[in-house]
Amino acid sequence: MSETTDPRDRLIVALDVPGVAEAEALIDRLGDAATFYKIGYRLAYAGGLALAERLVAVGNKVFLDLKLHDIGNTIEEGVRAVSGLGATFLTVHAYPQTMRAAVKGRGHGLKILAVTVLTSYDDADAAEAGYALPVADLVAKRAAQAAEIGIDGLVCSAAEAAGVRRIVGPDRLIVTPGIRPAGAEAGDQKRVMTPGDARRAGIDHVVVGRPITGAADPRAVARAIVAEMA
Ligand SMILES: O=C(O)c1cc(=O)[nH]c(=O)n1[C@@H]1O[C@H](COP(=O)(O)O)[C@@H](O)[C@H]1O
Repeated sequence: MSETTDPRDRLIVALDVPGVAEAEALIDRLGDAATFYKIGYRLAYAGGLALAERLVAVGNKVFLDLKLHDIGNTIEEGVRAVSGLGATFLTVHAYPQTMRAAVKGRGHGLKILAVTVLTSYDDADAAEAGYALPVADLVAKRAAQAAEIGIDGLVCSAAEAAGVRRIVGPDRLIVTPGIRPAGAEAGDQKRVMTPGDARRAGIDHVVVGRPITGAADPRAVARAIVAEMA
């Protein structure tokens, strides 16, 4: 596991809000409780890429969660274009062609994270999508392929983190959504874990959206999550 220097960096706040004004209001309310923000395609399509550049300019870290998946040439050139924005992380889906192309296009310190199996999937969902393997086995297979290809980190649920760590070794990042403080609503997430259990399982970063975006006091929730992972 690679250690981040600031414990707040372990928490990545998902800015899953409709637009830049709402994102900026949330960032203001979080204050110094958060340092690392995830911009998904909902916000990216609504001015979020310019927001990403502004956040980076004032010293924050940004995870661009664009979940790219396409033919190799389109991925390589797309990742090359994203590399100029100053983000720390970019997601692609963990398909071998896609991952190889993303590694070719990566530049300017951008790290590529491969999304193994979405945390809203359980074994029945994977079967419905045509996969013969249970989720844990599919995550393990994709983690091994990602490491072989030279991907910087994996997105998986914290439930698979210890197994993924054994496969990918200490130097690749493990980033886990599907995080719920004790008592929080799971919503559509099916593979969930608390921040403390995730940390003990060896993750580098957790991604948290609704437990923070929907909180009466987002700053207090963010601080509690960071403290739980200390
Ligand atoms: O790539 C991601 O960030 C991601 C992968 C995954 O497997 N599951 C997952 O929930 N995410 C993202 O992580 C965030 C989780 O949000 P909450 O469920 O509201 O905490 C959302 O922005 C999702 O798009």
